[in-house]
Amino acid sequence: RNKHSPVYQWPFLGMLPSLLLSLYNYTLHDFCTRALRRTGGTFLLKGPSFINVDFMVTSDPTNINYIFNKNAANYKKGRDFRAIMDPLGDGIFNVDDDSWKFQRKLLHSLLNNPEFEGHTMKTLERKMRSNLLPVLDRAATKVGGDEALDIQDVFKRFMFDNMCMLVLGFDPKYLPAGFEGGRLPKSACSNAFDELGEVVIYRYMVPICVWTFQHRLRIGMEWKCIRAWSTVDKLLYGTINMKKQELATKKHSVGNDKRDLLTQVLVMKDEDGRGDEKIIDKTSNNFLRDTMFTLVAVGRDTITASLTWLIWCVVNHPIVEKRILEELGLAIAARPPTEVDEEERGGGFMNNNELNKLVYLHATVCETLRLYPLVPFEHKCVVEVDVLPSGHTVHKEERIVFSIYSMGRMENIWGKDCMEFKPERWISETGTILHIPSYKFMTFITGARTCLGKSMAFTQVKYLASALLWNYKFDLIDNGPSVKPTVGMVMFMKDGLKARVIKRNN
Ligand code: HEM
Repeated sequence: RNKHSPVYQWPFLGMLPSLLLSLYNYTLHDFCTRALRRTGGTFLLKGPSFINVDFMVTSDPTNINYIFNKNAANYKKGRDFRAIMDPLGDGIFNVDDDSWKFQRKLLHSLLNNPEFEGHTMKTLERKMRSNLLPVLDRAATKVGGDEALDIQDVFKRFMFDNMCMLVLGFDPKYLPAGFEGGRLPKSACSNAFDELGEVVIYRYMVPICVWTFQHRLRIGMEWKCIRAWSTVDKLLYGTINMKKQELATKKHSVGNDKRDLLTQVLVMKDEDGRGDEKIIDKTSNNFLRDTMFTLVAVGRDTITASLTWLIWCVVNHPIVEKRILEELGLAIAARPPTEVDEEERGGGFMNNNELNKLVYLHATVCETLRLYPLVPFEHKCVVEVDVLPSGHTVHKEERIVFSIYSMGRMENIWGKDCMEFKPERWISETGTILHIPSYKFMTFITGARTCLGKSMAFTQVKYLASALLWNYKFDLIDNGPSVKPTVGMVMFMKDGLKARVIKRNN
């Protein structure tokens, strides 16, 4: 062991055995956190000496501010990243420069359009009343231990349906409305989204020559990738072609039920005429496939995972749960009786105005995302040799990995109580939400590539959490060390979150 190294280094193999062991045990995030604490926030992870897979790992906010904000032009996603993330095609996550600028502008105008925001909330409410709550109600009527529900799985199904409706304009009904118990139906499509996420992490860990060889031979993880990819393509290209035919044959207008993003993009071409197609043809099947896939996957996974971690954190901190319920109770009591019917009053369904006033719930979402940032790693590739503020030299084409998970557990950022779940740390003395610079609270990234769905995510998570916590109590099962984060693009709970559901009598 090299005494200056944070991790065991083996002859020839470098740190690879420790890395693989932590992957196998689902302890990769804690392994990184320990190593980063030991080294003051930055270290070089050395792979086998015969292949070039070394990368710098950092959680140091001064390095992060420098790389993402001050000298961002020198740090890009890079060629290898594009290859690893191939299933996402040329979607916004995979590209730099002009293509990224074009897509960012387009998605910004789509996602932050007030009409689309209103449509998002209506769709969410409708699906929640018709599908999510009936499934939970049914589980709640079963007394005894047998009817434990994997609520992460239920949320994932719900969000898959919801994102397909918002993005593609149809409901795959993965969470069926009239569910009468037993096993929930399988969905090859939703599973394919999961499998592609696993493939990406596998590719990140093994040398590019190994996985490209496996891909050519169609074996192992790469065979899984090929099958999942083809399932996703069938769904997406099929929907795109159908939508185009529909638009060509009918006189189409963007009415109430046609606010899905796919239709919006197809209709937009005729309206704007700004010649943006010179950079990318917005209506080409490939562009639409890559963009729609990115949005469905991101929306489904991030909202599912935030809601699952939030419920877990809240249920394990009864004082936090009590304060959230008090805040919701006050918001409901403050409604003028004439404005809402009885069902609505008791239902915990908050409107936008009410959601904006739920400071404690907002702080709880922030605190959950600090300790469980759903995108636990971020990546950049160095363009030209540079020296980071921490004094480390980075070389051309070297990879830098940012452990966002570890950042939430650093005393130098959050203080001595960094491991405690304390929503109060987000609230100022005057009762407002404190502003923490994004290069310290990196859950939504900092700089020009900041998440475009941040405001949508906060609204949706607060909306769902308030209705769920107000209406149900979740009695968690196997709530101990078995709760482990997955190692993937998005951090889920490895074995789901099993709970008995109990209806509250508010
Ligand atoms: C709590 C929920 C969410 C979290 C924690 C989150 C986090 C992130 C992160 C870390 C990135 C940077 C990824 C990278 O560059 O590699 C990102 C980018 C992005 N996010 Fe989110 N996200 C969330 C929800 C959403 C939602 C609901 C949408 C929309 C459906 C969305 C749309 C995007 C887009 C389009 C980008 C690309 C921005 C760019 O490259 O310019 N996100 N998000």
